[in-house]
Amino acid sequence: MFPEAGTGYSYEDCMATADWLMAQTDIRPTVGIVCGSGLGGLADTLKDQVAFNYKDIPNFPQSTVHGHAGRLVFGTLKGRPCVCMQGRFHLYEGYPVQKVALPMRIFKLLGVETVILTNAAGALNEDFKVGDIMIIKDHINMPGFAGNNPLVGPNEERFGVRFPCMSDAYDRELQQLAMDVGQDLGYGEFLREGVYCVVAGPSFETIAESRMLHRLGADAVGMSTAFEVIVARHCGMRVFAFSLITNQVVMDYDSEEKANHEEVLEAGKQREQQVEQLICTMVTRIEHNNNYA
Ligand SMILES: O=P(O)(O)O[C@H]1O[C@H](CO)[C@@H](O)[C@H]1O
Ligand SMILES: Nc1nc2[nH]cnc2c(=O)[nH]1
Repeated sequence: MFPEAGTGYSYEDCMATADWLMAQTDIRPTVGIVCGSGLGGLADTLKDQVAFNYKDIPNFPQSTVHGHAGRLVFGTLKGRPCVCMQGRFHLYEGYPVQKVALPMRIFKLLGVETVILTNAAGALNEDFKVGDIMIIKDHINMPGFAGNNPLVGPNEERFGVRFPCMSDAYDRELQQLAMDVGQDLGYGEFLREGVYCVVAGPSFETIAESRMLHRLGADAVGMSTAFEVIVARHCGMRVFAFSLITNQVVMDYDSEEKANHEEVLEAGKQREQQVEQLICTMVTRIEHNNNYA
């Protein structure tokens, strides 16, 4: 079998990590949440917390990016057991794409049925504004076209099939639920939907690259999420994801704007409360009748 036990990627390694975590907490999460850049505050709202630093978890990568605390937090949201990644991994940190998405397999082995992923992203769609929340309906995996797909390598059948379908990657019922919850909360004015494009980073896009991505059908661009989604769907979890629009991508040679990580984190802070409320309310309304596995 490949990858072999001891490499940190094998089924046995993932099982060892999940067993280690389950031995330290009685919380058995059915919802797994990934906090994007500047959006880690959500994890702090969990009740009855049991938290682990990534450095203490066997086989877990380490967070190296400002705005990603590097803690795995178990707890409850309105009584629902959840696990929350306060910080995720990115290709540009130097991790192989399999490692970037590895926590999704740990989620699966912990009993997670629904994954909610958040990220910070730049708007390519000119109708979007900073502070908009874009429900992701589909993605374009740019690094995937060059072989950076987290399922590359011999397939581990215990997780899923060799050729998983991705035309239904983003659960449509959960997208509708997010729209309904957003309307109920009075967020209609800044709730959008669109296509997320992942690039490898860490450099932000050139103007020519941004124009190209927009023409290809992307509404927002970032450096994460799609890899996690592919692995989560491969192992049969339902997926919901959204982008917080933290900046307008520069598409005009006359513009003086310059993308930077500080504005990304600041935009996260500005929308923190609404993001938390949206997720918290969704979690209370999610039905766990997962038919995909
Ligand atoms: O996707 P998340 O982790 O939210 O972070 C986004 O923000 C960072 C750039 O400011 C990049 O890591 C990009 O992917
Ligand atoms: N690639 C990319 N990632 C981002 N994350 C937040 N904003 C951006 C952006 O403009 N481009």
